[in-house]
Parts: sequence; C-alpha cells; structure tokens
Amino acid sequence: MFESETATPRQWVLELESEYRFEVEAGSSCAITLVKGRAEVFGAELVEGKPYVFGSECKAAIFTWLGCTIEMTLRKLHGSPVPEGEPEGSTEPPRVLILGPENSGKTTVCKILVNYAVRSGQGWAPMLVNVDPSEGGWAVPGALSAAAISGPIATCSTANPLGSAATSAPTTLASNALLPFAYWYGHDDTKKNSLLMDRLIRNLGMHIDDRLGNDPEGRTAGVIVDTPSSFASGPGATTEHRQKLIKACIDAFQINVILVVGHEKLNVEMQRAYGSRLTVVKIPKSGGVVELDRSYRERVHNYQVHNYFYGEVIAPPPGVKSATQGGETLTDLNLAPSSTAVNFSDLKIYRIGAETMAPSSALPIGAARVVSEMQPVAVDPSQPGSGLLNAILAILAPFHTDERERYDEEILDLNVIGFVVVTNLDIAHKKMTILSPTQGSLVGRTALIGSLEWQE
Ligand SMILES: Nc1ncnc2c1ncn2[C@@H]1O[C@H](COP(=O)(O)OP(=O)(O)OP(=O)(O)O)[C@@H](O)[C@H]1O
Repeated sequence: MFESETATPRQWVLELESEYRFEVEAGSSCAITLVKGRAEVFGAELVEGKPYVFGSECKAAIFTWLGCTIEMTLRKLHGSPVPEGEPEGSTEPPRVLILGPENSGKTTVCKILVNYAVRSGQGWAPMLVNVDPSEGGWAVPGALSAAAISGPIATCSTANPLGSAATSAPTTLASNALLPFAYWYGHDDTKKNSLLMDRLIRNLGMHIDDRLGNDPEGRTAGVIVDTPSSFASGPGATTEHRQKLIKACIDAFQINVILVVGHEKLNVEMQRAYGSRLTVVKIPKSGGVVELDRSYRERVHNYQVHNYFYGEVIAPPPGVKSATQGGETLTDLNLAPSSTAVNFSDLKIYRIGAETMAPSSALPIGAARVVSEMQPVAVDPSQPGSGLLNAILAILAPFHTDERERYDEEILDLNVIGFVVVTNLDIAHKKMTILSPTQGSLVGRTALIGSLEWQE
C-alpha cells in the first residue's frame, strides 16, 4: 500500500458512553491523540495532546464516559464508534475469578477492573494473576504469573498484553515498578498436564498469601484472576478437568466473586456449585471483542517471546512526532539480549513428565504409569531428539540451601527467575548456544523445558 511521507490525521467526535474500536494490521501502526475531553483504553486514561502508538496487530477500543474528540493517524486500519454499557463495584476487598469461553473478553475485563482500582486514588495495587498459560502475560507463553499492579496497564501492543515488566524492561521505565512472580507450566494447553496446572495454581496462591500476609493495604486492593477459556468450555475440556482447575483457583486465591463473561450455562453451573458461599455474577460479552484465530494467536506468541528478549519499538505513522508507547518514550524500549555458548554440563535441564504420555484418565483402571505426570525427567542434550533446539527454557530459582528443607518434588515448586532459548546445539563439542535477556552466568542452574519453542 502506498504511504505518503506524512499520514493524514483524522478526527473523531465520540458521544458520551461510546467507544471507538480499532484493529491494527500486521506490520502497521497507528497513533491516537486525545484532542479534547477524557478517554481511556480498557480503563487506562489517555493524557490530552500526547500521541499514543499501537502496533503488533493490537485490537482495542478508546472509550469515553462523557464524550471526547480523538485524532487518529494511521497506516491501515478500520473501526467504528459503538455505544457501551457500564461496569459495577463491590464493598468487600474483591478476590475475583474471571471465567468465560474463548474470545469473550476475559483479559480485557481484568485490565478494566485493575485500571479502575489503580485510578481510584486510594493507593491500591491490586494483585493481577494470570493462570492462562497460552497468554504471555508479563513473561512468555507457558508461564503462570502474578504481579501487584500500581499503575494503569497500557494497551498498545499484543507483545505485552499486561504491560511491560521489570524482567524485560529497561530500568528507566515507569512500568519497571512491576515485579511479576512466575511459575513455568511449559505448555499452552491446560489439558497437557492438568496435575501440574493444579499444583502451580496452588503454589501461586501460597505465594500471594505470603506476600499479602504482611501487607494489609495490598489485601484491601484485592486479587483479580484471569483464566484460560478451557476452564469454561472448548475442545477436549472435560467437565472434570474444568471443575478441578476452577476449584484449585477458588481455594488458592480465596475467591469471593466469580465473574462469568457471556456464558449462561457456565453461569448456572457456577451458581449451583458456589452460589451459596460466594457471589456469582454474569456479565455480557462486549460486542467489541474480536475473534482471534489460531494463526493470529501463534503470531502473538512470537511477538511476546521476541518482546521478552528484544523489547519492542512500534514505528509511529509518518509525520507523528514525540509519540509514546503506552505512555513510555519510544527510544527506551529496545533491549539487548546476550547470546552465549555454554557447556552441556553447565545447565541441568528437566522435563516434567514424559512428552508422549497419555493423561492418567486414558489409562486402563489399575494401570500404573511408568513415568508420572509430575516426575522430573533429566534431559540429555547430547541425545538426538532431546527437543532442545529452539526450546524455551525456564531458569529456576535455586533449591533450598538447607539440606533439611529439601524434598523430592521441590523442583515443581521453584519459581522462575528468567527465560532463555536454545538457539544452537553442537553435540560434537557438547555445547549449546543460549539466548538470554541478561549476561548472567547459567553455570550450575536448573532449567525446565516444556513444549514451547521459538525461532527468530
Ligand atoms: N471493546 C472492544 N473493542 C475492541 N477490541 C476489543 C474490545 N474488547 C476486547 N477487544 C479485543 O478483543 C481481543 C480478545 O479479547 P480478550 O483477550 O480480552 O479475550 P479473552 O476472552 O481473554 O481471550 P482468550 O480466548 O484468549 O481467553 C483482544 O485483542 C482485545 O484487545
């Protein structure tokens, strides 16, 4: 498509309680400036007069309560203003579990809730928990993570759907205050190892308990949990699988409100199961939520892993000066990862459970599995078919230093301190090349492999 040196900006006047929905196409970007009035992107307010750029196939909406004028400069995009409904509040510190089918807008609801809590001016920093391993969150796809959010979550790119975090962002960024805590599940499908999912959800819950135990203010701000669509429905998600993981979340995060987004049957199921002891609310699916297909989701995975290592700078449309990306100056957002060759023996790599095993439910009654779903199996890099080339590895926190505190399955309970990718395997010299976000040595570290891969 032909692009002139200076893209022509176009103004839109939005009526009160309406939103302008837009989709940025691959390889394109747009900049939106609030000219007059007040407006927000999924609860994050825009500052008047500042161009905000959006890229990496971002799909979002500018919403206004009281009406506003926005100016858009774009390369390729389409959209239209549509009226919207309103959200509501609660008296108790909310511990909210958001459930809903694929493309119902769960993550967007989480962002809006968090952003409104942050904007309340009470100094709240709600705990946002992501137990959807297909969503990168602040880490990479395959992780389950949680972070206390003290500033609005910006939406500007699919590469960092929940805002950039200290693990990957340069230290000068405002978003650097965000310190996520993550466990590695290693797959994007919750059905791949639901026992492990269950355990990691409970681990995250314990971590949050510890954190909030000595932090009454943190507790007041509440907990908001984003879940995968397989908790609601979807191919292969048996009722038992779903209910087990929903229960794990309710126990682990001491949920007091379940929000079901646009799914009447699930709402009835949750009312029956939990309605007597906690609040179950059904909210309608927004007409603006975009249906994301498999290939789009794969591209988004790539954007997220690339962003983890390299950061992301969205090129503003021609003619747009001093644009910001989610409120941050564009030049701050490049990262410089390190690529180093390490000896096979430097890093101990494990896989949790055997790659090819069937789920326990598929085994004949009474049959024992040779490798349990939860057993760590050492991966030998010198074996052909190790699956290491291009694999994303999670580097784990160290084991307990006190021998008396050590236990057999400790590796399952270690949190992640960073992610690396194996970019080359040299079996003859017993070396592998590792792309890492930092220069730090990996000697003596323990890593976990899953089924997720990435190639530049
Ligand atoms: N009102 C809106 N206007 C425009 N785009 C929107 C709106 N609400 C949500 N979206 C976009 O629709 C897409 C899907 O929304 P979201 O990720 O919140 O759904 P989800 O239910 O969490 O998805 P998943 O199926 O991955 O669990 C996202 O790209 C989001 O930015």
